[in-house]
Amino acid sequence: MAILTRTTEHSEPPASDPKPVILETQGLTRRFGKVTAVNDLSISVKQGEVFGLLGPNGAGKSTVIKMLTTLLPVSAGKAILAGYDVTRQATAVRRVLGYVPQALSADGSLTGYENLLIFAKLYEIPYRGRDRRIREILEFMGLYDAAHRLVRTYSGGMIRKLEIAQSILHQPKILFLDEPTVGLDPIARTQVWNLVKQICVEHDTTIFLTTHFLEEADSLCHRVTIMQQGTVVTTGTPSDLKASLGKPNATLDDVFIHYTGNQLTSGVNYRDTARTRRAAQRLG
Ligand SMILES: Nc1ncnc2c1ncn2[C@@H]1O[C@H](COP(=O)(O)OP(=O)(O)OP(=O)(O)O)[C@@H](O)[C@H]1O
Repeated sequence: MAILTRTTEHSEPPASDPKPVILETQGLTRRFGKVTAVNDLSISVKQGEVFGLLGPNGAGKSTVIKMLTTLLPVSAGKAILAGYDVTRQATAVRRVLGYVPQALSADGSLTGYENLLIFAKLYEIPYRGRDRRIREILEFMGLYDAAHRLVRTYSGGMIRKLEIAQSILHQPKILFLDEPTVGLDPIARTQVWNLVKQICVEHDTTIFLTTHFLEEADSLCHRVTIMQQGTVVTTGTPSDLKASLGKPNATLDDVFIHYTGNQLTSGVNYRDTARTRRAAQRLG
């Protein structure tokens, strides 16, 4: 049974949207010795919003996600997620979030079903409903027919879908995706983005993502924040940011270059390829 069935075009939420704030940070800071990876980050994200964190390599995006998912202690400031303090109520915070890290989080020596079963147990999904929930998710992700194949035989896109499936088994309020489409071919990338849209629209799940694909950030995100060397340089809806440049047909790439002086590659580069191959090796 499919739990999510529509592919929905994304539109910006109406100005009068009364949705509550689900994530708020104030002065969030993380230092590694003398390096300030994230400096005084204050952001607010609403329920059901797709929020994109953009920035060149080393800007601090992954460090932000690691702090918000309780994997890394904060050096200063605070973050409240679904009403829980990330530092003082870490266990409660972990229950309401899903996280797909950059690194591989599926086990290649197990089947898709077995990987999901492990996560179902981790999330304490009651034994009675477990099988049904796993089947629902497999169907939604388009992985039903591959459920009993070893994950090492999956394509990169299938693995990424499985990892997203793992992270939403427990129906989190907010889903963190750290470069979810890196290393995927254009078809797999589009499939992943469509799934992300569906998760957001059908379940009102907040999506907090990082990406280097600005075209996708433009079509997916209600709002984006651009960081540079740990500091926020601008925040807004993609359309407002593009309009603020005051030049016709401006793209989010233009916005990015304007604020950071950096050009991002929109194709699969050497770094992505190396990362994908490392992942493939580990799976094999
Ligand atoms: N564990 C660590 N120890 C020391 N320095 C770190 C650590 N993790 C991150 N940093 C530093 O913090 C800064 C931000 O890194 P981070 O990985 O958050 O950037 P990013 O924007 O996610 O980059 P990328 O796009 O390459 O993934 C970098 O200067 C990085 O070298």
